[in-house]
This record gives sequence, C-alpha cells and structure tokens, in this order.
Amino acid sequence: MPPPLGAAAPAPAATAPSFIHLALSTRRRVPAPRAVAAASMPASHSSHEHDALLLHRATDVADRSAGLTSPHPNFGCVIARPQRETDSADSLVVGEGFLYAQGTPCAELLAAQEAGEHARGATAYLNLEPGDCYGDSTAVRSLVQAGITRVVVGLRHPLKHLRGKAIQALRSEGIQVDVVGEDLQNILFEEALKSCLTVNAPLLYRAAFHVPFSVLKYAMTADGKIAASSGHASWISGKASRGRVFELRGRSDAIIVGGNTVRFDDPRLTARHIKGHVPVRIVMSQSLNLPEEANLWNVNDAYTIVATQRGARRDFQKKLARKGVEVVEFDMLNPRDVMSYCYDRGYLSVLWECGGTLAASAISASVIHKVYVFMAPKIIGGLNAPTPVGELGMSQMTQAIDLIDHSYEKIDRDMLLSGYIQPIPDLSPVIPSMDEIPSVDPEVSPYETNIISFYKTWDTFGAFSNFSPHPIHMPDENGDSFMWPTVEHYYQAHKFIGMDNPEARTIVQEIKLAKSPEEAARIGRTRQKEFPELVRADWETTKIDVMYRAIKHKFSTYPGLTNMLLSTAGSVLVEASPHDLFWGGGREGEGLNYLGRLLMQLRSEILGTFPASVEVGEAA
Ligand SMILES: NC(=O)C1=CN([C@@H]2O[C@H](COP(=O)(O)OP(=O)(O)OC[C@H]3O[C@@H](n4cnc5c(N)ncnc54)[C@H](OP(=O)(O)O)[C@@H]3O)[C@@H](O)[C@H]2O)C=CC1
Ligand SMILES: Nc1c(N[C@@H]2O[C@H](COP(=O)(O)O)[C@@H](O)[C@H]2O)[nH]c(=O)[nH]c1=O
Repeated sequence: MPPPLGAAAPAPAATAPSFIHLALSTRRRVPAPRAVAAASMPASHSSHEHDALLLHRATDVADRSAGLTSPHPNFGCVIARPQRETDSADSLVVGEGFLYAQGTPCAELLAAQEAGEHARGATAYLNLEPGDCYGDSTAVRSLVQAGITRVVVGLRHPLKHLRGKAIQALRSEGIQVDVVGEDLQNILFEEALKSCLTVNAPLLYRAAFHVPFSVLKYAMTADGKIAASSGHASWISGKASRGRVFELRGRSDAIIVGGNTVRFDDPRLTARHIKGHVPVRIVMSQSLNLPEEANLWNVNDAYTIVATQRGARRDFQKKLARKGVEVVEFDMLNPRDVMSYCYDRGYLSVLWECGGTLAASAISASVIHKVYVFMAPKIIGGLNAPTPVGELGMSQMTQAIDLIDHSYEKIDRDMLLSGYIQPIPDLSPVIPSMDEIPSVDPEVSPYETNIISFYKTWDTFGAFSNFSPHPIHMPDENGDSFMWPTVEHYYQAHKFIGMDNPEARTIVQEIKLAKSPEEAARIGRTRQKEFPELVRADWETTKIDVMYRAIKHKFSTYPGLTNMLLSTAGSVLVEASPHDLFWGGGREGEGLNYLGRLLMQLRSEILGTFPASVEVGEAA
C-alpha cells in the first residue's frame, strides 16, 4: 500500500463546519458610492488588515440588497487603490457596487463604472466569486476592462458548476487573484470571512442541504410566553423590535405561520415600514378550518399560499382560490415537505413566525437553522399560556439544543437573542483536506477541485460503489479461489476471516451466501456489534488494506470500470454516504471519505503518478 492511506490512524479529512457570528444586519442607508478614504486604516496596518477591512466592506455593500437578489446571491464589489504609491496600506475606495436584483447590472460593472480611470492598477474586493450564469461574463470582463490588477475573493462560488470558473478566467487574463483561506491565510481574515459566509448564508444552506435557509422568530415575555392564556399576543415586543421583524421579513422569500396563528392573530405578515422586498406568505393548515375573511387573503398586500392536506375542505379551497390565494395540497402536510416545496420554488430563505406547535414540528424535522428571540421585560403568567416551542420529546436538560454562535442585542426595552441551530455550512472542497490532497492524488489541484460524488449504484458513477454488481474472484478463508458477488461481500466477510472460531466461520458463510450487498452489509455490521469478540483483533488497522485489495481487483477485472475511473482524473471522488463517516464523505463533508480516497489512489497508481503499491498478501 502506498504510505499515506494504509498507514496511521485517520486524521480528520474535513474541516469542521464554520461557526458564524451573525449580528443582525443593520440595513444601513448607505450614501451613494463615492471615493472615500477606507475607514480606520492607519498606514501601520498590515496589508492583511487592510485587505480584511476592504473585504468586510464589500460584504456590507453586498448586504444592501438582502432579500432582493434571490435566487441569486448577494454580490458586493469594492475597488480600492493605494492613496500614495509608496504606501500600500492606506487606500482610497474609488468604486463600489452591488447586485440590486436578478437581471440588473452586476456589482463589478457598477463598481468599475464608478471608479472609471481610477480602477486602473487598483484592487477589487469581492465577497463572493462571480457566478458566470449562462455564459454571461460581464463581471470578469468589467474587471479586466477596467484595468484591475488584483482581485481579493472572500468565498468561492458555492454552486459546483460555477465554482472556480471566474477565478480561473481572471487569472488567465493575468490578474492576480487572492482567495481568502487559500492565498490569504491569516487570522485577520476571520471576521471578514464570517461576514462573507453570513451575507450569503441562505445560498450556502440551499446548496448544502437542498432546503431554504429557515429562521424561526418569536417574541416572548420574560416568563417565556408568546401570548396570554386567552391567545392574545399583541403586543409582546416593543415597536423597535417589531421594526426589526419587518426588516427580517424583507430579507426572506417567504413567511410561514400555522393555522392557529391565523385564527388568533389575523396577521398581515408584510414587510411594511421599510421599502423592500415583499415576501410570500404561507399558511400551513391541515384542517383548513380557517376564517372566511382574513388579512392574509388580501393578496394585494402580498401573495399568499395555503399549504394543506390533500382533500381538505375542497369548498373552502375554491373560496380561497377565488380570492387569488394559491392552495397547495400535500399528501402528508409536514415542515420538511413544505421546505422541499419552497426549495423547488427557488426560495433562498424562509422566516417562520408560527406559534409553538408548528415551531416544535419544524425543529423536530431539522428544518430550522437559526432562531431570533425577542424577549420583552414583561410577565404575563398563565399555566396554559402558549410557549414558543411545543413538544420536542426531550426529558433531560442534557438533550437541550445548544444555540451556536449566539449573540445578544438590546433593542430599546427588549433583548434580542439570536443563534444558530445548525451552523452555516462551509462548502470548501475538503475531502480530503486541502493539505492531504497532494498525498492522495498529486494530479488533483486542491483549489480548483471538481468533486464527483457517487453513492447509489444507479448514480452516474455508481459503479464505484462497493455494492455495484461486479463479482470478484479472490481467495476465501481457506485460501481457495471464491467468487465474491460484490466487494461488499468480500469486505464484510473479512471482519471475521482468520478467527479460529466456529461461530466466526458460520458468519463468514452467512455473508458469502448473502443474496445482496445490502444483506452482506447488514449481516457484517450487526454481527460485528453483537459479537465483537468474533471480529479479528487487527481489523481496525487492516480494513483499509482489505478494501484496497478488493477494489483493485474489481477494477482490474473490468476494463470498462478502469476507463471510467481514469475519466475522472483531476477530480476528487467522494462516496456521498450521509451515514458512513469513515468510508463516506458524510452529509456536509464531515466524513473521512476513505473509499473515495482509495479510488483516487488507485487511479493515480494506474496513471503512474503514484508508486504502485506492493501487492499485500492475503490477510491472516
Ligand atoms: N409571540 C409570538 O411571536 C407569536 C405568538 N403566536 C401566538 O401563538 C398562539 C398560537 O400558537 P400555536 O397554537 O402553537 O399555533 P401555530 O402557529 O403553531 O399553529 C398550529 C397549527 O399549524 C397547523 N399545522 C400544519 N401542519 C402542522 C404540523 N406538521 N405540525 C404542527 N402544526 C401544523 C395546524 O393548523 P390547523 O389546525 O389549521 O390544521 C396547527 O393547528 C396564538 O395565541 C398566537 O397569538 C403565534 C406566533 C408568534
Ligand atoms: N405578538 C408578537 C408577534 N407576533 C407575530 O407577528 C404576527 C403579526 O404580524 P403583523 O400582522 O404583520 O403585524 C403574528 O401573527 C405573529 O406571527 N411578533 C412580534 O414581533 N412581536 C409580538 O409581540
């Protein structure tokens, strides 16, 4: 075996997901872009500090159109040049721009237009790599034509098909491109990077989890009630807090409430008081036992969708439809399916303003990513007064959900607590980690990585799965040649091969006879758990060798498979198993992806870029 894989205990391959501190956006009214000295940048500041400050500024600029750009991300561009040729740490912002909405001029073009001749020789700061949709290269062209000589990029584009394209295009034009975390590695970038992630959190969640970014917001009293026992709730939080809610609404594509909230509050759910994006309002009601007249049925204010159970009150559905309300039926109305539906409609972010019943359902379904709690200094009491989150089925305080990266803010008399239930996913290609890639496959460029995922055998590259129906002739426990129906059969059986124990031999027989790889895996795993004493003592240190031997045999037996493997040269291979964190890459890249690594290793061995492994003898 080549050294790096079979050797020592596995090092974590994936970086931990980012934990982001997010201050609620201030949605400042920023004066029209103009040439200004970059704030608080004395000449003594290092160039890293200088870059970090300007990148942070690009995220602030990008955030000005939060909620409006959907389904596109928020892009900001700040162009700055040294104030004096001799002093690179003190600079002048000469142009700024942000994407206002889908179909409007891109941030880079606007910034370059504003900078005019001052852009020549200047640096452009971009919170996000431009997404070159449909061959539109305006962003790259604008920077090139403006004479920009250096570009600092906060995040690579999170969507696979756009990732790295603009960076490559800029570099091929001779522009120096410095990507934070790759070319610029310094603790000073931490805050700027966080704000780059935060400003486009909805897109990152969408790309990683295939659901919109979901925020649960509620207002409660100091004794934890969201209404009086009567159900009356207006108002708990003060005017300033409610103003912040309008702002949150303006950043969202949709607002969701449950049937009870409509019955009790007759809400409007509009982003009034600010001029901005008007989100869609969604009511989730199984019974459809909703009022005939309600503010939400006035679709002149905003579009309304009622999500309900298939077949519920068809007569009422018709009444709603006549008012212009869209009714969508679900076979089984639940938060996850409603989120999938919102994803399919292209929503990036959803605000849940429901009561505790639906909130508990949504949290249990793992669709809530962040919470905003407005706490008012009031006590209402009431044994039956509703609370923000209903039954979650937890009985021990140790089971409580810990909010990640939480923060507090005082809003007039109220307090706003916000925190993440699920961290913002960091979508850097880290399987294996950047540092490890050269040792796994020298052909793969860590930063321009294309990731090819495989998991189920019917996937495009499903033949890479150990479950694929490619029998291999290899020795069995007696040293006789045996036709193993799949690599999985071979691998699972080897947990018990070599044990001088009749029960272990019986298990090997069971696995050999398993009718499918799934069955072989199930037998291998359950027997391993039930009878750990029957598993060979050296299993943890040999299992990689066993696997490598089997996949090597598989690929050498089937030339078509070898060709398929070679066709992936230059790409990182990831077994996209969400459950197996050793052989697979996990749901968010948290897995070690050892199967993907072995395949890459085999690929480079075949290509001759890695020294051929010494054939390892059959394990004892
Ligand atoms: N202070 C605050 O921030 C807020 C306070 N409130 C207050 O909360 C109270 C209402 O709370 P609550 O009763 O919890 O109301 P919810 O908003 O949670 O509504 C519950 C209803 O949601 C519908 N629903 C649809 N699918 C589901 C599902 N899978 N799981 C659960 N519910 C589903 C059902 O409607 P249906 O019965 O029609 O089938 C259910 O009865 C009111 O007094 C209101 O004033 C509400 C929101 C915010
Ligand atoms: N009571 C309460 C809130 N309640 C939420 O606001 C909704 C009413 O919105 P609208 O009709 O648009 O003003 C209501 O249905 C519920 O979701 N929100 C808050 O910020 N503070 C409060 O004290």
